[in-house]
Amino acid sequence: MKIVILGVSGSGKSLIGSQLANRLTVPFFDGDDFHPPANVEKMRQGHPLNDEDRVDWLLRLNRLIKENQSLIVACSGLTPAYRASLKEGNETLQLVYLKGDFDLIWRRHQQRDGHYFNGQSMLHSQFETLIEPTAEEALIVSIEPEPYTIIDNIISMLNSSADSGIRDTDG
Ligand SMILES: Nc1ncnc2c1ncn2[C@@H]1O[C@H](COP(=O)(O)OP(=O)(O)OP(=O)(O)O)[C@@H](O)[C@H]1O
Ligand SMILES: O=C(O)[C@H](O)[C@@H](O)[C@H](O)[C@H](O)CO
Repeated sequence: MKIVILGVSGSGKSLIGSQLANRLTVPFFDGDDFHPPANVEKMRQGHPLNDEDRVDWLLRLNRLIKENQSLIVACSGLTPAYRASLKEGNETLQLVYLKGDFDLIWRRHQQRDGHYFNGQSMLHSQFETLIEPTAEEALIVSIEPEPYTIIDNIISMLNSSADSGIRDTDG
């Protein structure tokens, strides 16, 4: 089982992705850890990434997905082209999109400490770049509930989608 958790910065990819990985007992990788240092520095200074900045990063994540038999990866995957880069050669990849509005996500950003993602204008840029996946492309999950409920919702959606091969270790 290979899953990418998609969504803008602050939508909960790291939190939900890591907890889902625990429930399903598969390795979790946070896409944030695969950025080249220049990207991290750019975001730290409050500048959004552009297409060029994201190319090598997406390639690294594509390779990571190829190299692992089972995994969950957190990656913003904001556009169809970015998602195609992740999927290239990874036909069985399941995408899960964490859907929420600007106000909710900005509130969560403000409650989060010590992250390099810097400022409201960067979050605006994420929403400007975002072209949401369709229901054919990804499982679409609301981020309004508490994390445990979101994870339950994802697991039941995965169970209903054909031959996902998932095994929940928590009941
Ligand atoms: N369902 C939720 N309910 C309440 N708080 C949440 C929920 N999901 C995430 N959070 C909190 O919102 C903040 C953002 O979540 P998280 O860091 O997982 O987002 P992210 O998409 O990984 O962000 P980034 O892409 O910037 O790394 C964190 O403080 C997290 O604990
Ligand atoms: O495509 C992007 O712009 C990036 O993925 C950002 O979203 C950051 O990596 C991260 O999520 C910030 O914390």
